[in-house]
Amino acid sequence: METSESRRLFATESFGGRAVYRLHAVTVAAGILLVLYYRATHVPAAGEGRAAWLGMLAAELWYSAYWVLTQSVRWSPVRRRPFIERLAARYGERLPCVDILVCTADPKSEPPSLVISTILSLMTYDYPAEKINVYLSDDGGSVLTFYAMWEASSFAKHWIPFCKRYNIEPRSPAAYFSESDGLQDLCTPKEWSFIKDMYDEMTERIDTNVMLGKIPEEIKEKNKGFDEWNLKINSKDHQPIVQILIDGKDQNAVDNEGNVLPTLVYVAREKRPQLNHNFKAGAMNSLIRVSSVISNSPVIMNVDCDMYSNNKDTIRDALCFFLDEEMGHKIGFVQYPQNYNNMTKNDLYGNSMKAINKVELRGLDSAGGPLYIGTGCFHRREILCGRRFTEDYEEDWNKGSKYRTQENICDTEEKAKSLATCTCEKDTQWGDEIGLKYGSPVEDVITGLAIHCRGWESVCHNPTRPAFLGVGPSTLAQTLLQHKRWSEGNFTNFLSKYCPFLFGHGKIKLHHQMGYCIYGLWAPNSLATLYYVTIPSLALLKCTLLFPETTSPWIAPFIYVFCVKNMYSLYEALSCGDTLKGWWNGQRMWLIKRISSYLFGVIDTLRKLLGLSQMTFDVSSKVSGDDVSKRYEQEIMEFGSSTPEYMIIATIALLNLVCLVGGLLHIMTGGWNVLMDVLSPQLILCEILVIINIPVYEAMFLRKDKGRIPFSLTLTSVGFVMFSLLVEILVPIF
Ligand SMILES: O=c1ccn([C@@H]2O[C@H](COP(=O)(O)OP(=O)(O)O[C@H]3O[C@H](CO)[C@@H](O)[C@H](O)[C@H]3O)[C@@H](O)[C@H]2O)c(=O)[nH]1
Ligand SMILES: [Mn+2]
Repeated sequence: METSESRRLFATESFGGRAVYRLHAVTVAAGILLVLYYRATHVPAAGEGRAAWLGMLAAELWYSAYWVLTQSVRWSPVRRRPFIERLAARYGERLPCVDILVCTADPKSEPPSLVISTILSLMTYDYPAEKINVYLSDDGGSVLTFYAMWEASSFAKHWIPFCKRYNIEPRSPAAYFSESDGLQDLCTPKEWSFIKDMYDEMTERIDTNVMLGKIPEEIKEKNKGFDEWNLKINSKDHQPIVQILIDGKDQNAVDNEGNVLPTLVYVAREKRPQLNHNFKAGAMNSLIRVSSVISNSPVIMNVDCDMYSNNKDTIRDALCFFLDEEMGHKIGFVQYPQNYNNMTKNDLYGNSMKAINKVELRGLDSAGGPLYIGTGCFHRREILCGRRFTEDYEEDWNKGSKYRTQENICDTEEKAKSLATCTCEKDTQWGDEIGLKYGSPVEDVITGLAIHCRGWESVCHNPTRPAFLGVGPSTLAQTLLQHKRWSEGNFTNFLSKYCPFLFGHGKIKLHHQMGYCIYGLWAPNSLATLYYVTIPSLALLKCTLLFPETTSPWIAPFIYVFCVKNMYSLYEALSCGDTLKGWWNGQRMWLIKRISSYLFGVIDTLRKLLGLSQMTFDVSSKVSGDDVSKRYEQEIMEFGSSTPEYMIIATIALLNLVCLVGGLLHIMTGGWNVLMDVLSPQLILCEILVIINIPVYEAMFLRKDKGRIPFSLTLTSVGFVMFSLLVEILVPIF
C-alpha cells in the first residue's frame, strides 16, 4: 500500500550532533557576554590607553554581533535526498522540458575550448534529448566562440551516443579524457581512441584558430552564421546575433545512431558602447527572452561557462523537488553548491568553500531556502518572470514541448534577435520585477532574495557526486578579485533597498534575514579585523595592556571564547573534508581577505554611494601561465606584482613581526613581569599573526622565483611600518 511518505519524491533529514553544536554555541555566547561586560566595566582612565581600549570594545561588539548572525545558519541544518527511482516510476519519460542557460564573456579569460566542454557535458544529461535546450550567451560577441560552438555541434553527434552507450562520467570531454587514461573496460580500445582522437583534433583546431584570432575562409563557408561577423564588429559594439546550431525539433537533426539531438543555440545580445548592458544579469535576461520563443521550457537551469556537469542525473534530481506532491508547489528554485575541480590538496587560497556548501547553505535551507548563487541553479521560468507564490497556482509542466512546430527556423531566429536588442527592455520591468535584477555585481543574491520575498521557498541539494565542477581562482590575485566583487556586491545590496532586514521584513523569517546578512556584512568585517591585527600589537611596544592581566580571573572568558571558537571551526572544517593544513591555510586567507579584498569592498561601495565610481563586473580568468600553475600545484603563494592589496598584506605582516620583536625585547630587558607576560593574550595574538604570515615573510625575503613579493613593494612596506611606528609615538591613543 502506498503511504504518504512513500509517495514523496524527496526526503528531508536533519543532522546528528545538533545537541553538541547547540551546547557549544550557548557556552560561547555566555563567554562573549562576559568578555563584553569586562570590556565595558574596565575602561582605563584617559591617558592610559582609553581610546585603544574603546576601539577593542567596538571591534569585539562587532565580532559578537556577526557571530550571532553566523549561528543563524548553523542552528538547524537539513539535508535533502531526492528519489529518482520514484520519479521514474511515476512519470516515466513524461517529464518537463528544460532550458539550460550558459554565460560566457571573454574568449581570452574563458577559452572557447573550455566553454564547449561545458556545453557538451550539458547536452549529455541522462534525460530525453528532445527535452533539453542549451543556450550560450556570448558577451564577448566573438566569432571564435561561435566557431567553437559550431565544432561542438558536430562533435556532439558522436559524443552523446558514446556517453549514453557506455554510461560514462563525467560527460565533459575535457574532464573525462583527463581523468581516464585509456584503460577502459567498458568499450573497445579502438572505439575509445577514435573518439579521443576526434576530440583532440577538434580542440587543436579550436585552440589554433583562437591563437590566430581568426577563422579560415573555407570554414566560414560551411555555416551561414559566420556571415554575422562580415561587418567589422567588436565585443562592445555589435548587432544582436542568434544562431540555432542544432534545432531539436528538426527530424533530420540526429546523432550518428539516429537519435534526436538537444537544441543548441548561440546568442550574442546587441551591444552599443553608449548603452549600459548590465553584465551577467543582462546576459541572463536576454537568454530568458530568447529561449521563450525557441523552446519556452517551464524549467530553466543556469550555469557559468566553466561549470561543467559532473553528474548525469542532476536534471532528474532537481525535478524530484519541483514535482513532489506535498512540497513541490512551494519550491521556486533548487540550488546546487559551487564546487571546483582545481583545488589543491590543502586548499591554498581557501576557495573550496566547503563550510559554506556543507554547512551554511544547508542551514539556510531550513530557514526558508539557500541563496541563489548564480550558477548550478534550477528555476521555474514563471518565478524568474516575477510570479508570486499562491497556494492555488498550478504549473503547466507541458509548456514548451509542442512549441514552434510550424515556424521556419529563420523566422524564429529573427523573432529571437528582436528580443536580444538594447532597446527591447526600455520601459519594461526587466531587471527589476522581471528576470535577474540589475545594479549589483552579485545580481544573483538579490534576485533570490526577491523570489523568497514573493513567497517561494528554495532547496539546496549537495549530492555525493558533485553536480557541477567549475574552475576556481588559482592565484591570490584572482581570489582577492573574486572576493572583492562578492563582498562589495553584497555590501552594496545590504545598503540598498534590498537590505534583508528591510526588504525581507514581514516577508521572510528573521532567521532567514540574518542568514542573508552574513554575506551582506562580509565587507565591513574588514574594519574590525584591521583594528584587531594592528592596535594590540602596536600597544605591545608601549607595554599597554589591552587584555586582562594573566593572573586575573577575567582572562578565562577571553581564552574560552578564543579556543572554543577556533576548535569548533577546526572541527567544522575537518568534518567537511578539509585537511588540518587546509584549515590553517583557510585561517590565513580569512585574515588576508579581510584586510585587503573586504577593505577595498567597503571603500568602493562608499565611492559608488557617493557617485564617484560606477559598477563593474571583473570577469575572473580561468587560465594561468605554466610557471604560475606549477607554483599553485606546489601550494606556494603567488604574489609577483605590486598591487595595493599586497601592500597592505605585506605591511601588516611586517608590522606584527616588528611588534613581536619589540614586545619580546621588553620582556627580556625586564620591563615586564617575565613569566606572566610571555603568556599574555596580546603577545600570543601577535605570535599567531606572525606564524600565520610566515609564507608572506618568505615571499618578501627568501624566495627567488617570479611569484615572490617584488623588492620595491617590500621596501615600501618597510616605509609604511616605520611611519606607523612614528605615528604611534606621536599620537597618544595608548
Ligand atoms: O559581463 C559579463 C560578466 C560576466 N559574465 C559571466 O558571468 C559568469 C561569472 O563570472 P566569473 O568571472 O566566472 O565570476 P565568479 O566569481 O566565478 O562568479 C560567481 O559570482 C558571480 C557573482 O559575482 C555569479 O554571478 C556567478 O554565477 C558565480 O559563479 C561567467 O560565466 C561570465 O562569463 C557575463 O556573461 N557577462
Ligand atoms: Mn567563475
